[in-house]
Amino acid sequence: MPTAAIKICGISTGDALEAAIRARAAHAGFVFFPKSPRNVTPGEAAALAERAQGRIGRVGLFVDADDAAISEAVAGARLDALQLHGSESPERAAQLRARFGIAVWKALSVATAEDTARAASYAGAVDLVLFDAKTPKGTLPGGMGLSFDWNLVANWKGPIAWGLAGGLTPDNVAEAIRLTRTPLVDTSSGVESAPGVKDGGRIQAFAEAVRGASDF
Ligand SMILES: O=C(O)c1ccccc1N[C@@H]1O[C@H](COP(=O)(O)O)[C@@H](O)[C@H]1O
Repeated sequence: MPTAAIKICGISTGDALEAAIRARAAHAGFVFFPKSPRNVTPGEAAALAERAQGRIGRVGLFVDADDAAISEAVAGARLDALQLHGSESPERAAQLRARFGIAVWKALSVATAEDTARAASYAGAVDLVLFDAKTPKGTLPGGMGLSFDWNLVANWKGPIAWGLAGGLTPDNVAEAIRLTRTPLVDTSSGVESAPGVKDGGRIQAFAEAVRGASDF
């Protein structure tokens, strides 16, 4: 089984970025959502992006953001991909992909089989769907350390590339990979010591657990 690609989301410091690179993560996520404890300004993201150049992919996370905010972040942080984590429709996702000419990932919150079935409506509009947990009303739409029933996406064979997010930690990611056979895992709060504070040791442990999950 090929090793799942790793995305470490919510990178807001140089130390966290270096830890993700050392751990051989494929993608670093920058959160552009002011309500998040992981929010970065376009200026902060630009400095991190400069350091990331050629070493790790740069994914910008947005929640129902407007074109102006996305445009500023794409240009400043030279993003390789947009991760849409709000209620963006397939039409909106396709419009952003056409406008910015970079990969678009759509996060879909999952609690039932109907939720995973929604992924098909994004075929042709996005490059990847990211299955994540539903979060309670009035809280952040992600980054809460909540997971969902992984059986709902086990061996998912849809028309789009996919990944798994939601409550993944160094302790449970190997089990998640074995059960679902996901090609990509995304974590944020699971590799933190406090909300918004990335822990280099936990990032390394997460990556080792991901690689270990392929050796069976
Ligand atoms: O990380 C955030 O603060 C965040 C805010 C708003 C939407 C999504 C957010 N994070 C993403 O949520 C999933 C799951 O996170 P966790 O591992 O359960 O903490 C992941 O894709 C994060 O990138």
